[in-house]
Amino acid sequence: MSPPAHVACEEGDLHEEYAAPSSTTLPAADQTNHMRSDSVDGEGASLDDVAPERPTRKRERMEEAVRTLLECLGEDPEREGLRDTPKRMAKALLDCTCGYPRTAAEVVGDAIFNEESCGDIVLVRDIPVHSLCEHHMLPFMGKAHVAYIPDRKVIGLSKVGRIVDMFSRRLQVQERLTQQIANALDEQLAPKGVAVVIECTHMCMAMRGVRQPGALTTTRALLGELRDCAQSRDDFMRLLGRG
Ligand SMILES: Nc1nc2c(ncn2[C@@H]2O[C@H](COP(=O)(O)OP(=O)(O)OP(=O)(O)O)[C@@H](O)[C@H]2O)c(=O)[nH]1
Repeated sequence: MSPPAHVACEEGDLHEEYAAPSSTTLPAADQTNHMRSDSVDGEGASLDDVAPERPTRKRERMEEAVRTLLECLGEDPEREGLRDTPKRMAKALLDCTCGYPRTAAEVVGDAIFNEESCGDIVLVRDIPVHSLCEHHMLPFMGKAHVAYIPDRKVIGLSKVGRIVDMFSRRLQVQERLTQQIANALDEQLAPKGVAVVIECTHMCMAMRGVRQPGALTTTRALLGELRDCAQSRDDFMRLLGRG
């Protein structure tokens, strides 16, 4: 396997381990932030395929931080079961946050299609969501339901799931995640309306703190006709089975 191409980035780049698999150069704004990770493009490449062997300074710092955490927990980071844990955890964290360097435009690509007869509401429901809450860096997970009213253009259905995935793979709060997905769809497609509903359970509420494992949080973001027109909103909620 040939080594992945690296794209110029700042020294402080959290995702420098996971460079683009081709020599594609990111937009300048993205270069200053994070590296592109192939793990979100869903084309079958795993992180093992794209992660270079040579550990970088940033990766070493992450691993050192995990070693410190283990020591503070009273563990021995050198015992057999934990020896590779700092490496695994750094890799897992980078994987779970690999949505930073992508943009919605990049994710959608050319998959916007002119379509005169496209009905009223398009709903992609039960899209899996796995994210990390930015307060505790613990997972929250559940489902996203994304709907829009087309205006002579439709989007490739998988791209809806990819937009959800891209924003989920960042440190998030559920409300912002919901709004970001709605805004991205609105910007990419310019539909008549957008509605996003996300239902998640938060491990920070289930495993620790208040310890209420059954609690489910629902958030909603509405734009355009799906916000302003009661009939469209009711239609959407009925389609979702909540009307
Ligand atoms: N609004 C919102 N809150 C979240 C989300 N994820 C986690 N939180 C909350 O963030 C809050 C952080 O509150 P703090 O009091 O600063 O932290 P804490 O002491 O760990 O709070 P407890 O969880 O109540 O023990 C908690 O109430 C979490 O439930 C989210 O996606 N949206």
